[in-house]
Amino acid sequence: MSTETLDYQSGFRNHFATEALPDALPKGQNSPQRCAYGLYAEQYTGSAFTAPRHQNLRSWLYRIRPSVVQSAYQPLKEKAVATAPLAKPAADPNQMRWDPLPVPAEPTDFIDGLLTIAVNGDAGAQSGVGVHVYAFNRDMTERFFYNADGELLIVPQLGTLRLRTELGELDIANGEIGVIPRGIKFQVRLGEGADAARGYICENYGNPLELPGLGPIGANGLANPRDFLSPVASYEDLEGDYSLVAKFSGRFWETKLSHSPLDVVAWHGNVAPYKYNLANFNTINTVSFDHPDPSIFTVLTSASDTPGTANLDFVIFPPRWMVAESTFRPPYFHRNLMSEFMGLIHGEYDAKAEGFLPGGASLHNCMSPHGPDADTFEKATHADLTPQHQSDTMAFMFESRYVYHPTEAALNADIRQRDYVDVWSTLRSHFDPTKP
Ligand SMILES: O=C(O)Cc1cc(O)ccc1O
Ligand SMILES: [Fe+2]
Repeated sequence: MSTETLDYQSGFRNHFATEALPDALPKGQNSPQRCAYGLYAEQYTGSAFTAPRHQNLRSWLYRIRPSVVQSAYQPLKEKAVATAPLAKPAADPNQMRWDPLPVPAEPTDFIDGLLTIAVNGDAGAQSGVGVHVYAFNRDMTERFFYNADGELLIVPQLGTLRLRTELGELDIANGEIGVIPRGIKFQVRLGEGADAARGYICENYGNPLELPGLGPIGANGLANPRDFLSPVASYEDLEGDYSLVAKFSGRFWETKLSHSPLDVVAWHGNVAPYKYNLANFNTINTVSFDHPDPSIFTVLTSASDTPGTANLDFVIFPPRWMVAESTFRPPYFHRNLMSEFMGLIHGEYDAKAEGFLPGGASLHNCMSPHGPDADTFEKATHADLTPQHQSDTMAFMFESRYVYHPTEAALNADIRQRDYVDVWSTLRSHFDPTKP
C-alpha cells in the first residue's frame, strides 16, 4: 500500500519538462553525445512522426537502461481480456445490464483481475474500443505492463489506485480518472486505505483522447485544461527478477527483465499519463426548458475520421441543478445511432429508479430503444418542478460510433441481469383521443 502524497504538473498535453535529479535533462537538444549521469536517451512517440503539429505526440525519456534491454517475448496463457474483432462476433440488439463484478476471494492482481465486457471496431486498424471491468486485491510487485493496442482510460469505482508509470506516479480515487497512453509501462498498486479495488477501463484503439471543441460555449467550460495532472519524474534503480507483460495485437506476452523498468530519471514532452478529478467538471445544463443531449457532458473525445462522430466519447452525468420548466427532466426515451456503454461510479442515476448499481454496467447498442424505467417515468411526469439539486451521483458513458460486441464471458456471466428489459414492461398506453 502506498501512502506518501504525490506531486503533479498541471495542464492538458502541455510540453512538460521534469527531472528527478538536477540537470538530468539535456539543455537545448534531445540526443547529446553523452547524457548526464550516464543515462540513455529514448524517444517515445504517441503519433506518427508526421502527424499535424497539434496532434503530434512525443516525449524524450532519459533512463538508466534503454527499453531494448529485455529477453524474447513469450506468449502468456489466455486472459479474460478480449480484443476487437472477436473470433465469434456477437453483436446483440438486446438492452443489457450487469451487476458489479465481485471482488475476488483469491489473491489477484490488476492484470489477472480484468474481464472484457464488450469490444468494437478493429484494434489492428486503430479504430474502436474495448470495455473492461477490473476487480483485484493484490499489488503488482515484480511485474509491469504495457498495452500496444490502445491507451487505457481507467475509472475507479471502489478503492484508490496508485499507478506507477515510467514517467512517474499517479493516485486515482473514486471520482477521478486516469489515462495511460498506449505503450507506457506501468504497474498498478492499491492506494491508501484500499484492500481491494474495482472499476472500469476503456481501452481506446483509436486516436488519443483529447478535449472536445467548445463551439458556442466559448473559451472556458466543461473539463478545463489546467485541471489535468501529469506526474513528475521519479525512478527506481532496482535489479532482480522482474517481468514485463505486453498486450499486443489482442494477445498477452511476457518478457523477463533483470531490472525495474521504472528507471526514467527525467523526461520532457507532450505525451504522458494524466489524471482528472471529475468534480472539477464545469457542468452546463438548461436554464429554460427541455432535456439537453448528453454531449454537453463530454469530458474527453477520441475522434474518428468522420467529424463529430466519435470513435469514443467519455461522457459523465455529474451532480447538477435541475431547473427545467414544464419539462420531463430525466433522460428522454431514445434510439441512437451511437452505441452506449454506461457505468456508475457512485450514487444513483436519474434514468433508473433501481437495478443500476455502483460498479454495475449497461449496454444499449445502436438503435436499441432505452430511457427511463417505468418507476422513473411515473415519478417524473408528476414531479413538482421546483429547482432540485441532483446530488451524490456520478454515472458515465463510453459512447462510440461502432456497435459493441459483448464477449461470451459477459453474455454468460452470473452478474448479467437477464430480465433487464422488464424495467420498461409496465409502461402502459395513456392515450386518450378525447383529451388533447
Ligand atoms: O441512455 C442514457 O441514459 C444516456 C443518455 C442520457 C441522456 O440524458 C440523454 C440521452 C442518453 O443517451
Ligand atoms: Fe442513451
